[in-house]
Amino acid sequence: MARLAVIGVGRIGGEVAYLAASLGIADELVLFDTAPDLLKAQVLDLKHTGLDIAISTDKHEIRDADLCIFSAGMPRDPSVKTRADLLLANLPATRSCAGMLKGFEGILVTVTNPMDINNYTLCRSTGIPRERCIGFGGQLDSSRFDLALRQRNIPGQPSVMGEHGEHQVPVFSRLDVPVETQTREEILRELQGSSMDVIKGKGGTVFGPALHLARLARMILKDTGEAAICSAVLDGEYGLEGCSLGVPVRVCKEGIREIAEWDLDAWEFDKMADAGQFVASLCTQVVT
Ligand SMILES: NC(=O)C1=CN([C@@H]2O[C@H](COP(=O)(O)OP(=O)(O)OC[C@H]3O[C@@H](n4cnc5c(N)ncnc54)[C@H](O)[C@@H]3O)[C@@H](O)[C@H]2O)C=CC1
Ligand SMILES: O=C([O-])CC(=O)C(=O)O
Repeated sequence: MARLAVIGVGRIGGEVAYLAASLGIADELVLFDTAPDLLKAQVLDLKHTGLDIAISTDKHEIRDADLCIFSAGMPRDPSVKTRADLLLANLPATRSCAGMLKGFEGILVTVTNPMDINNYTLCRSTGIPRERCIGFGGQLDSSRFDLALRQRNIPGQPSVMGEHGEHQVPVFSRLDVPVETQTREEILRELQGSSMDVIKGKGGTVFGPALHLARLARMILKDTGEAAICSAVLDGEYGLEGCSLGVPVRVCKEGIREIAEWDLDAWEFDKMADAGQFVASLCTQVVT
């Protein structure tokens, strides 16, 4: 039996609960949201699917979940330039999540932006070991990178490391062909703006994040040991610490099994160092 808890069942949290139930990834759901009418509606809508899934709304049961997805808090609208700008607005939700997870022995997946900083904050403030604190965003960024590469007929395996935000690091050196700096910078700029194009058109990103999150939930709950880019609290990997950043990991039911240290080229290495500095400086502001 796999129990999935979701804190914040709005656009992303609601969709991932639905996908996890409909794709047979979870057998039980524990759903929580501070908006009672929305919570009630999400539960009812899920029940109307006729899927055979137990649903609890008792927040005390979150602690007993195998996997908890934290997707509570404010999303961006077009007036919010970067994900990092959501830090203070989402701090109350992050702190309340930390309170609910005292004694939690499962895997925590953080979605709420700024995701890397929130993942680091939750790891430090709950005492949950870093292997069990996974930040979600790298799979989504890598998929967006894939689209940008395919539009330019550039072959290879797409991976985006670094911050889930402005300081993201598309890894060009592992593609099948060399890519010159000017094209790299052009693609990077495109990636930095890609989610805002969706937000402007339909109010928020849903399909991409929810499906990749469901895949991540499957990796964890089904113990697949698959490789993915996820945000991990770093302890010297890539020469960085005091932050959480997107890095190549293997994911299993114990969380992050290993962090791979890829040989980055100079362009990527510098961008990764900038990402580490940026995220670490915000982490020190919120983790006391
Ligand atoms: N890491 C990633 O790749 C992605 C991250 N996000 C982020 O996920 C977060 C959620 O986005 P959406 O679902 O679109 O927003 P939303 O507004 O649809 O849902 C957020 C939900 O959180 C609830 N909430 C607020 N404070 C809460 C608290 N303290 N405890 C429990 N529930 C609380 C709200 O009532 C609301 O239902 C945002 O921060 C957004 O930026 C969104 C897409 C992708
Ligand atoms: O851009 C945003 O605010 C939402 C998000 O993190 C994404 O879709 O990657």
